[in-house]
Amino acid sequence: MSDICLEFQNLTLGYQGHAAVHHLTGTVECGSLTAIVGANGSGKSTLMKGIAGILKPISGGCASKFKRLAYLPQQSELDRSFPARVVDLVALGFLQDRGLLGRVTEDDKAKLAACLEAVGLSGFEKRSLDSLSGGQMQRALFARTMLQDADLILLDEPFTAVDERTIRDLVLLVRQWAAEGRTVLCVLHDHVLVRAHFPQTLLIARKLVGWGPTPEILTPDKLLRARNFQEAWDETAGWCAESPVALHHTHGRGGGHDGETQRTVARV
Ligand SMILES: Nc1ncnc2c1ncn2[C@@H]1O[C@H](COP(=O)(O)OP(=O)(O)OP(=O)(O)O)[C@@H](O)[C@H]1O
Repeated sequence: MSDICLEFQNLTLGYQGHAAVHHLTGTVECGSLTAIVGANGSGKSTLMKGIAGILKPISGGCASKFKRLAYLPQQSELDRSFPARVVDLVALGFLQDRGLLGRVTEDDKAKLAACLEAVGLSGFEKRSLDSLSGGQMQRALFARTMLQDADLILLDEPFTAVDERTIRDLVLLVRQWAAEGRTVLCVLHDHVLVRAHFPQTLLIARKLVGWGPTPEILTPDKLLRARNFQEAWDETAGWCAESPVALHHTHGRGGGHDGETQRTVARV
């Protein structure tokens, strides 16, 4: 697994015994930039939670090789009524290094200020979270992600309800992260954005429909297959047996991650 950051091994994920992602097998290369695409309810967020270790597999597994993980969930899963300031939210990026009671050093403060500046939020440090617009909140979350200095970054619909200029700024950051050798997986609905900026695409409709270079995946026939599969899906179906045909996919591009230790995502 030299250049492989993530390996799905017949991975099935779900809730209360009902599978939401079925028998996913394949690998993600270190330093690759992958869009996760599919209709509503197709299992994209479930897959992200499985990779992040929030959701344990029903069967199969997800092996991984990374030092630090950053996971940005959907905005709808965040509670903005909590009385916190922008600086408090972004400083959570230090949690992995400092712990809950760790002291923030002068160097940390400079890093935090640099991240806020990079997302265009200098001067917003003391603003309360509930006073931010959707786009400003997303910029603050990107600043936190940047501060985490992760080599595996999971973004779940990061551009929802964000204006075009903010999308442009944040996409540049995402591309910069990949150019730095970080592995990025990003859930997206906007196919134009995917085609323009994401070299790899994983198309899902509860099970894998296609995975590989974006121009080969976002084709009319595959998108139709994804839609048909989704529409035919039985929401109440339980766990299903493994398909007799074993799939294996390898995707992405290599990047330098020498000396990393291998571990399972569930332990992150
Ligand atoms: N906590 C949960 N408990 C039970 N079922 C869930 C839970 N979260 C998601 N599901 C179900 O799992 C399936 C996949 O949901 P998931 O959120 O992964 O889809 P998605 O592709 O991210 O959708 P969207 O594009 O709408 O965000 C859906 O049928 C959903 O209802």
